[in-house]
Amino acid sequence: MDQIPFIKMHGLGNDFVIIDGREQLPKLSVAALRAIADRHRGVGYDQLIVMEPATNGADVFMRIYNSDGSEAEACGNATRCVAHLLMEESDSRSVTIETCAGLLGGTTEDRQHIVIDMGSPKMGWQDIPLSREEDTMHINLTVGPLSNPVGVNMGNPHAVFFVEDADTVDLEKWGPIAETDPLFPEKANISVASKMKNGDIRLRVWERGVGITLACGSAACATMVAANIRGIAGKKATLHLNGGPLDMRISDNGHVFMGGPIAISFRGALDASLLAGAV
Ligand SMILES: N[C@H](CCC[C@H](N)C(=O)O)C(=O)O
Repeated sequence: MDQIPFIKMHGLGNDFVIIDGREQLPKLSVAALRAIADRHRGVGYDQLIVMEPATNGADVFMRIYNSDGSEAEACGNATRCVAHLLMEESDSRSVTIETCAGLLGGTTEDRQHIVIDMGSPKMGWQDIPLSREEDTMHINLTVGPLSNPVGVNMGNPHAVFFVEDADTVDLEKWGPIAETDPLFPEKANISVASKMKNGDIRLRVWERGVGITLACGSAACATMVAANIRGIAGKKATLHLNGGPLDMRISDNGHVFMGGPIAISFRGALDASLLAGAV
């Protein structure tokens, strides 16, 4: 196969190259993943998603790669985009998507605003995971001006730092240092969040394996959980990311729901040179 079709989508600017591998799985080396991710000589993406045949009754298995070529267990915004594609395909308003983190349910009223049940968070120190025992509600970690994060696993690892004003944090500097702190043996997605005057939450994210993104769905879920634990929010809140707002809710059974818009940017095909990792 010398060319592979893809769909370029985004959720609040968190952007994805989505490949339908249900008929034929693409062979993607780390070099190819990085070549495709290159925003000047490739296509450019935060995550590359491969739709694979589901193994346990779900509509699809969703494999997630970060732009550095690492594999991620969860990707909320991409799950909303894949849910949209499946709903369009089957003319339905609900889908089930399997990821390494388990089964996720997607629903919609209009197929443009997609809500995903991201499941329930794991909060044990070994679930995050951390390299030493810690109270994950108040982790003993300081990175520059950031300290005392909440650790949450939404299928993938997150550290949420609450600060006075998230927009004043030098995330380019402190994000990669926190992401790769030895406390996080699988690294971590780093969120800085602050309460807004209207009670909403401002959220900026340094994503594991990517860097600063315009939005991050699983980080929004982790931040919703952390804000509720810290008494900064109730069970519902609007989280304002650089790319726009996500509607968040924690259900009575502890599942985290995330809702927001999706968009198709364009359709294309990956050339053999990119697949060979040539950039
Ligand atoms: N953008 C994604 C998060 C990807 C997480 C990835 N950076 C990881 O390694 O966990 C989201 O919307 O949830």
